[in-house]
Amino acid sequence: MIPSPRSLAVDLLDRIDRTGAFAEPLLDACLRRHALANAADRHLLTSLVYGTLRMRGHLDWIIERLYKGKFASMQDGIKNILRTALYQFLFLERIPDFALVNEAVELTRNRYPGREHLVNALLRNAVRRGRNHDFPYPDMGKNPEEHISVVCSHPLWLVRRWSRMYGPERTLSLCRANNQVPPVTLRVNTLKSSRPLLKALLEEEGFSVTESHFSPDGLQLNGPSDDLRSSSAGRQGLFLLQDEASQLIARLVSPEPGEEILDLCCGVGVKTTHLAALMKNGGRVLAVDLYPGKLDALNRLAAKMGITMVETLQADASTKWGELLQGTFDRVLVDAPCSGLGTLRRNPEIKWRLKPQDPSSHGRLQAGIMDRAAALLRRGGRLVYSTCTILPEENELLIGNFLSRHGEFSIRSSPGASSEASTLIGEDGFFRTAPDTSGMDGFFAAILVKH
Ligand SMILES: C[S@@+](CC[C@H](N)C(=O)[O-])C[C@H]1O[C@@H](n2cnc3c(N)ncnc32)[C@H](O)[C@@H]1O
Repeated sequence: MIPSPRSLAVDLLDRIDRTGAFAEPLLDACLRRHALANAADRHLLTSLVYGTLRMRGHLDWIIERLYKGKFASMQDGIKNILRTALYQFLFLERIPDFALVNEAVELTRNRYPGREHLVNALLRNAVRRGRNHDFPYPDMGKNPEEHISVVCSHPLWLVRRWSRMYGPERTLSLCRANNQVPPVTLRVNTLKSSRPLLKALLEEEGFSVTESHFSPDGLQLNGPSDDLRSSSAGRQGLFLLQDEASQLIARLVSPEPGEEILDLCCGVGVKTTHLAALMKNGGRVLAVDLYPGKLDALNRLAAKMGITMVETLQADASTKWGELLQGTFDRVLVDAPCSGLGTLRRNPEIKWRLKPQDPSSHGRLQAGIMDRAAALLRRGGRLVYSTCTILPEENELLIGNFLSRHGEFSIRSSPGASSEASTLIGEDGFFRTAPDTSGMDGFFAAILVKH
């Protein structure tokens, strides 16, 4: 028997909590493994998993008020049953109240026999109070940070940090935007197709797409993304799914065909393959990452996209590797490991995992990688540092400290003639995007030149 979307959602949320895995690959694998009856069930599963993760802090705040015991000591699996049921009740239209209570009670009876009475009583109490329950939220005027944390479901420490940087109004709009479903954006593989050609091909296959505003390589999907990857264009490697802000980073590097490029922290090669396409597959990109499994995935992706000029190397980029390569690269991209706070729309689990001290510990690793990048770049070459996070210790402060260690570098504020991203570069010379200001993931980049 095929499990229901609700029980699959609880299984996935339990695994995400237990293993620290990301929701996206687990959900993808689950959708492939279980032939859910119809598209509506697949969408329900997706919105239950992401919606519950996004609104988890808000849901827990309500459950704590409905529960007489100590919520922190409740079994994690029961918490996830309650969270998904309450999420459906508060935010989804389609499921009748009695059905969601009954299914949560049945799930609990099977998994935690004896605890079903608690789940039944708590959810019935929630339904009785209605969607506009009478629990008073912290007041936005008197306690703006607590208000934003509860209503917009973000950890209080993070709201406090953003509020110190941006003030409460901007923090509210950023946290609201983080809870939106992000657009599905793809980057055309210009080695095999072009934006107009791919657009026409996808439309022939029944997809509706529009050209993205900032990225000249991007198309945004209007409507569901089911079957996009298995479409004929997807199978032929004519595109890659990539947020629009992420598509702008390789353009900031602005590589020329024939150059020697170093892609430090290449991961599975989302930006490496873009660099290669911008270079028309001519020259060399050396792609470095700590994890061999990611390099294997990169090699598979490059082959699918028709790229032959990428070499991969496994190394810890923060150590003194590559002595013979010092001063040789024309351009270096450091797409640094970071806290990922700019991607909360796509990875809402991050906000519940991250600890207040984590961003500074990333900062130490990022600084080590930048020092190595500085040594490997040739004089006159360009170093681009990028992250997908929105905290100064991983961004502006990190670059400030780098510049005070490396007097041979300066900030280049204009991205170069080929880039469409100039409107996103501030007076301080830094590139920034955010979900609330530009509708894209939150990225930061600094373009530096070595004298
Ligand atoms: C933001 S991700 C890069 C994403 C990638 N550039 C892309 O566009 O697909 C950061 C990468 O840094 C890698 N990494 C973390 N620590 C590293 C280290 N010490 N040396 C090299 N790579 C490292 C991680 O494995 C991860 O793939």
